[in-house]
Amino acid sequence: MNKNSIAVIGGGSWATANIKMLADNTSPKEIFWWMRNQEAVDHIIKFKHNPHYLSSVEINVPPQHISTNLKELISQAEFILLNVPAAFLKNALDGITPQDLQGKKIISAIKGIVPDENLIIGEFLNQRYGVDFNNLLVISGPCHAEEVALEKLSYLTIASHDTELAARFAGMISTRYIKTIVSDDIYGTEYGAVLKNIYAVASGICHGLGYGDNFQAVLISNAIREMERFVEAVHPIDRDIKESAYLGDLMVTAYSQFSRNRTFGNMIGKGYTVTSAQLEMNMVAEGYYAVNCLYQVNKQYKVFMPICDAVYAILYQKRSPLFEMKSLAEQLS
Ligand SMILES: NC(=O)C1=CN([C@@H]2O[C@H](COP(=O)(O)OP(=O)(O)OC[C@H]3O[C@@H](n4cnc5c(N)ncnc54)[C@H](O)[C@@H]3O)[C@@H](O)[C@H]2O)C=CC1
Ligand SMILES: O=C(CO)COP(=O)(O)O
Repeated sequence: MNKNSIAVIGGGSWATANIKMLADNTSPKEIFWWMRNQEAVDHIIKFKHNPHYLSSVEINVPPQHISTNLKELISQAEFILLNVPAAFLKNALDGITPQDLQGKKIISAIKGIVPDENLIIGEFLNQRYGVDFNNLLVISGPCHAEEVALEKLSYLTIASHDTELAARFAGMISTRYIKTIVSDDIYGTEYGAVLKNIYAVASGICHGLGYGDNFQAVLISNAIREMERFVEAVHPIDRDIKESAYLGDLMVTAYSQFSRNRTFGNMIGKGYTVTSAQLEMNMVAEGYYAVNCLYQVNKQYKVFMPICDAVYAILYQKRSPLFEMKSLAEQLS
């Protein structure tokens, strides 16, 4: 295993964007890429483009480093960058043992909660695989994969209890178009990313129902306060919720045309069922799974979360979006 070797796990838009950043960054490193689909692997090796996601991006990874054999790739890398949607993480790691991950530095680029376990990724890796928190990193911040493909200036936050390690990884991924910020707030960064997806679903639902920009601004202003109440209850440390990993990511996801969560919510607001909205997208809206987990987690903390409650009622209790958003609007300030 070489120092500065990294295996990216996942074949979607964000994994493809992360591969691009790592390859465009000029520090010496070895990049490996795992995805589950052999046809996609063959296509990338032959044509240097992902056939399904961000297909304009040129892939500069040696062909022998791209594979569907997860165990083997993991054994060759110092850093493991997890990048599959949270709902598929357990499945993707099937067959991987705590020993396979021992001593590895694991970065989560996932903005979701593991269903059934109701754990953020760091907690899941710690409890299931015994990964030490000092070997865990989180990569987050307002950054759509589609804009990385276009090399639009973006800022990423790298969080770890070991901030020197976070700075080292930041040095492996920063480029002309990617600036990095180091943080020690794993819990706040992870939960903030989970929550902003739920709020972007809410934003989409309201847009689909015909609410305008004036209302959206009030919704997002309430959402950031709701986020702050929750992360304070779960992990009370000194943090500024206006930083880009929290407020910035909430804003880009709630307003951007590229957001999967907003797009999904918009369809729900327009009257699609959950299944038809999911079928319409080739991509995953994490907020759908997250709101169910968050609802369960919040039974313990009992934080006042009217926006999450409204999204939960619409998606999981089949309540009318029109009625729920009207009733939510009465509670906003
Ligand atoms: N797309 C973006 O701009 C960003 C995404 N993220 C996060 O990255 C993570 C990955 O999301 P994206 O790359 O956006 O995914 P995506 O929506 O682009 O692609 C879906 C991914 O899910 C996989 N998948 C679909 N069905 C599956 C199944 N049954 N079993 C296993 N895998 C399956 C696909 O192979 C593909 O890799 C998510 O947690 C997301 O929140 C974070 C920052 C930006
Ligand atoms: O996290 C993201 C941008 O920072 C991506 O959000 P979506 O999954 O809603 O597209």
